[in-house]
Amino acid sequence: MLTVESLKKSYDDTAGRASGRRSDAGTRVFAVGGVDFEVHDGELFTLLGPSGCGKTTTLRSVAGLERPTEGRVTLGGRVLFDSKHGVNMRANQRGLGMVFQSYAIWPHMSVFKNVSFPLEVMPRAKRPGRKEIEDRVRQVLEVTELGAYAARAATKLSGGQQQRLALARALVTRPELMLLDEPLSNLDAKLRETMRFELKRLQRELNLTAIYVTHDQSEALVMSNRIAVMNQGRIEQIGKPREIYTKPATRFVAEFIGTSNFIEAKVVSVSGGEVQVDAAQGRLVAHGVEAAPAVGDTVLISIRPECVDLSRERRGDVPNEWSGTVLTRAFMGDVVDHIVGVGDLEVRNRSNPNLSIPPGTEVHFSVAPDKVTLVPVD
Ligand SMILES: Nc1ncnc2c1ncn2[C@@H]1O[C@H](COP(=O)(O)OP(=O)(O)OP(=O)(O)O)[C@@H](O)[C@H]1O
Repeated sequence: MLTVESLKKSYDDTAGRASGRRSDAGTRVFAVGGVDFEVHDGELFTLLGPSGCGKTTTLRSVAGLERPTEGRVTLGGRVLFDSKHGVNMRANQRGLGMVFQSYAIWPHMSVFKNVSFPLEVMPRAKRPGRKEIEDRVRQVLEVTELGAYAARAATKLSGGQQQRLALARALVTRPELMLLDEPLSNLDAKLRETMRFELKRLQRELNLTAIYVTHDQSEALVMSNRIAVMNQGRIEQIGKPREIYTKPATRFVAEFIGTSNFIEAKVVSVSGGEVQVDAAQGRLVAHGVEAAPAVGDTVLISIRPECVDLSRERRGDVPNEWSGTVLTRAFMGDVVDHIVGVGDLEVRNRSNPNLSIPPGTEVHFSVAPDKVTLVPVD
């Protein structure tokens, strides 16, 4: 539905805001260095990455609030921007709904008026009649569960309700695409978690197509149909949350999403999807490897802590079984982490709190071969 091709945005660095990503000219930096992605109908697509990686610039370029240096953006067959042909459609003609970090509801208006206003100020030719405006506002207030507050002053809503109001105001114009830039970041931690599910429910119920920007990996994993992980103005990987988590394509992705154990190793055999590697601490076998390396290659092994199966006894009949000593143990309520020393390597395990092994104990752990991920060395 939305396609973004070779999108680039560079800035003059005279203000000294950006760092590191110099273009050939030397004085300009790329906030976005060439990104490509598609957002499908009814999908919540997330741009995820650390501060300064170019998420907001990408979103603002789609919105028409920023003029990209290069690239092409189309929505449902309409060209919104095309640097080659000099097309740059005005933001208010793109048919988009936007909700930003500071959700800036209009404080001097009632809840109802906040939502009806965008319709009332539409050009006469497009503006719905009074009755239709009323119906549409009521409908959106119902969906966002604000129906009971229609007459209330907008400022007399809680943070979560104000956030829903900002969403209702964007929804009422029935945008083809919603752009959401960290819309939950002003809420406290507990409310943010509740709102994740509410937003997701709304998106699904209304079959909304949305681009969601966040630096919060758990928010992205919970809410998204697909995630694009961005780093330094580029997309490192696009995939479903589970794929991104279980099959990170780069070290950056593996480090940014959750925690991982990284072990450097050399490939000793490759047979179909089965790869055997030797690390300084021992041999590992990986199954289901898609991009098979060559024998002799150096690779980085990534193993998630919850895939490290820790035990006091040596089992002997399981693959990838190593031995070590518990160095530290950290209780976190719902899980316990153990750090196990194997030579000078520290391996993190995450277990059910029923398993709690004191530091100093000799232990054994194994990793199922399909949980051993090969990451190309950067
Ligand atoms: N107007 C500008 N002039 C110069 N540099 C800019 C400008 N706007 C953004 N940048 C730089 O471009 C890079 C990308 O910024 P952007 O706001 O897109 O990042 P972000 O991933 O959304 O970060 P955050 O999560 O902190 O909002 C940053 O290095 C930023 O400093």
